[in-house]
Amino acid sequence: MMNVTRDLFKLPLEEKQKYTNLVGGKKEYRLESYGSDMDRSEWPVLDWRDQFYFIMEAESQRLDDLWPTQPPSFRDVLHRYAGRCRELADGVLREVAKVAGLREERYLADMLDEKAVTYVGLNLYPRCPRPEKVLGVRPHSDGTMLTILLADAAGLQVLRDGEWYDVPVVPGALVVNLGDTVEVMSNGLLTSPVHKVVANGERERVSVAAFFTVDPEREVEPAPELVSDKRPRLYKKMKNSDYMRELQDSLARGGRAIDKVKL
Ligand SMILES: O=C(O)CCC(=O)C(=O)O
Ligand SMILES: [Fe+2]
Repeated sequence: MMNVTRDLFKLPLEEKQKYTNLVGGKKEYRLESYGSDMDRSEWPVLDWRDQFYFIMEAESQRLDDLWPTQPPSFRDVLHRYAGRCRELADGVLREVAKVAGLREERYLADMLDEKAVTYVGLNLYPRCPRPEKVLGVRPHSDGTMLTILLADAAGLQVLRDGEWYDVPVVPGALVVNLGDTVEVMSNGLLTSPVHKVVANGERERVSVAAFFTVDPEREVEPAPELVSDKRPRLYKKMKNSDYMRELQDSLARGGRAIDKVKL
């Protein structure tokens, strides 16, 4: 997966721009596509990365035109990677449900039904001549059930008790982040980590992020059995598609979408 992603970014710009996020060459961006950060941001500095971003699963929801056709093995490799990630997501969500004390082990895993959408982000963080001036990705948490990350270099950092910690890179290992949807459904028993990617002055970095999100029409709220007098409800209900919109706004402003649903 890492090799085809690196090869994809090495393609000539004309090839990559077939999937551009500029609509009609203008600054009206679409989310699913190839390009760099949108400069509608109120955030003063854009993210230092190039990204392909499109639907990976369910197969029936894929926009075929946005799946790169080069390098030749790309589609087949990504299709197989998607299947393996799904198995992992299912297993992790079953364990997470147990940790949260949910009676039904499949409560969270079952949220990834046929209407759930998995996006993939293929990221290139170029070597940066002034790494202290920019970030690869600004601080945020993911609006997902979980995110599965594969990266070939250090750079990811996670915030804990006000301090940033490096996430180590273990060759061939994946990093799994819980997202905001699990935080809400677990009524805050599990939290969605704030993370960022720092720019690197020495080398480029490539990463692949699989974002498992629930059906856009699904109303996300704490599991009723995790709400009690002792543990009052901490989040209000919000339709997932509305949450996704909040997320884009928060990224542009620099705040956190989850604060919008906190009671
Ligand atoms: O590239 C990475 O390691 C993480 C990227 C990320 O956090 C994101 O795209 O949401
Ligand atoms: Fe993220």
